[in-house]
Amino acid sequence: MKLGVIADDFTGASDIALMLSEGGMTAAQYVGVPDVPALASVDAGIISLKSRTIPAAEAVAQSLRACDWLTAQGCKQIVFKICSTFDSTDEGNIGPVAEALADRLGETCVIVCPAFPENGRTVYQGHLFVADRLLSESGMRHHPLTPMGDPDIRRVLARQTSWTVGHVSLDHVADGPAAINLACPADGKSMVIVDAIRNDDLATIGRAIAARKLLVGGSGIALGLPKNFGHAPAVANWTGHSGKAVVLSGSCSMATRAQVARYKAIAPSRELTVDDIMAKALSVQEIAGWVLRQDASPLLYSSADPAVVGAAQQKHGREKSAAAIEEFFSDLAASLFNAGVSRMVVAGGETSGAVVSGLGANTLDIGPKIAPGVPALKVSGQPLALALKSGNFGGPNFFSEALSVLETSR
Ligand SMILES: Nc1ncnc2c1ncn2[C@@H]1O[C@H](COP(=O)(O)OP(=O)(O)OP(=O)(O)O)[C@@H](O)[C@H]1O
Ligand SMILES: O=C(O)[C@@H](O)C(=O)CO
Repeated sequence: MKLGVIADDFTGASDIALMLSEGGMTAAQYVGVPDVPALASVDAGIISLKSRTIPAAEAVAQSLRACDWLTAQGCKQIVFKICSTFDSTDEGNIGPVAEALADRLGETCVIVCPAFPENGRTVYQGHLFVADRLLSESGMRHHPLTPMGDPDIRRVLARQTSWTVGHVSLDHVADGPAAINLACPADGKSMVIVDAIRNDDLATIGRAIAARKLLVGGSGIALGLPKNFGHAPAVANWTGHSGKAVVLSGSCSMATRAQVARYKAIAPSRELTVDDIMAKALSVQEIAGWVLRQDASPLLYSSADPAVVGAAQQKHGREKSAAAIEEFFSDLAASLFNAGVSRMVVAGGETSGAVVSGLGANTLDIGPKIAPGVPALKVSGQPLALALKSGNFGGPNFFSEALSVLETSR
């Protein structure tokens, strides 16, 4: 294994796995830290954690364990994959995890870049944009777990770390790799936010970071890495699964809510509310039975607008609401898989983590792109194809498109 990735959520892991796989690396996505060595054929190992919103000390401990396993497999470089919208709180977990990984790897300067221009995430003057809006004016300001109210990610990161936070502006990126590395001071410990608005900027950053032991970013930071390791772009082989399928949506992002609205118009659907789950008015057996009786591929969703989410959180608490929904999706996924469902499309990173854990999957093989940042996946050794969609990714018809890619072969 040449390159190791520690992803703080499951959709983020498949996002960067797609980037590396399209760059020609044989990539494997692991569910948690494996307890056996990797196959010799794997060039890039991506460990999916569910560490974005857990207490910082736990996120650090899990990330260090992942780092140790990856370095034991031979990795020369580690990427800490965070969200392209820098999802975090003042307590972490980006700063604390990056510090701990850097100390473990003996790195004193960490390049940080969440940009992913193909999905509209750009960094300019240290500020993060989602399409043409500042981060704080995008749907991310209403995120159920990590509402992002400050678009200046230098400031956001500085609140999470005791290390110096530096910045490389776009004009210095245009000056080339040497100019980027000049931002790393000779003494002390620093994290450096690098601007990027186009894939060309990410390619320049890729050349600049070839010798760095730790990188922090969205999947865009990996754009230039396969080339650094001698790989050339490639297309994955893929044999899909036909048979029963389901869509599970726990993301409350604007993009997902639009996808839910579009898919509800053409397929059977049921809403899972926090109140009903808490009151045990919904049972996994009943919902699973209903899914199996449908001819078309049904949708189960808790996705709701900020007012509904806010009301549930006020009544039951933020963590308890999320945990109740995630546990329900996890048990439901296990029940549906045991009943023979062979394609699942899941929306939301935390939701995907819950589903994949419920399925008891260990390794996911990376297939073709469904949408930017979302590959088709297969659970290794099991008759199950998956799409794990980041909340904000995909066009309005994503659910239908994903079901169709998961079914086809090429
Ligand atoms: N109706 C609801 N009320 C309260 N919380 C909800 C509701 N529906 C979902 N949630 C919780 O909100 C969180 C949504 O996070 P999730 O990571 O799944 O989506 P996302 O943040 O949009 O996706 P990503 O992390 O990929 O960008 C989950 O923890 C989920 O359980
Ligand atoms: O970077 C992104 O936006 C995604 O891969 C993600 O991490 C969403 O959870």
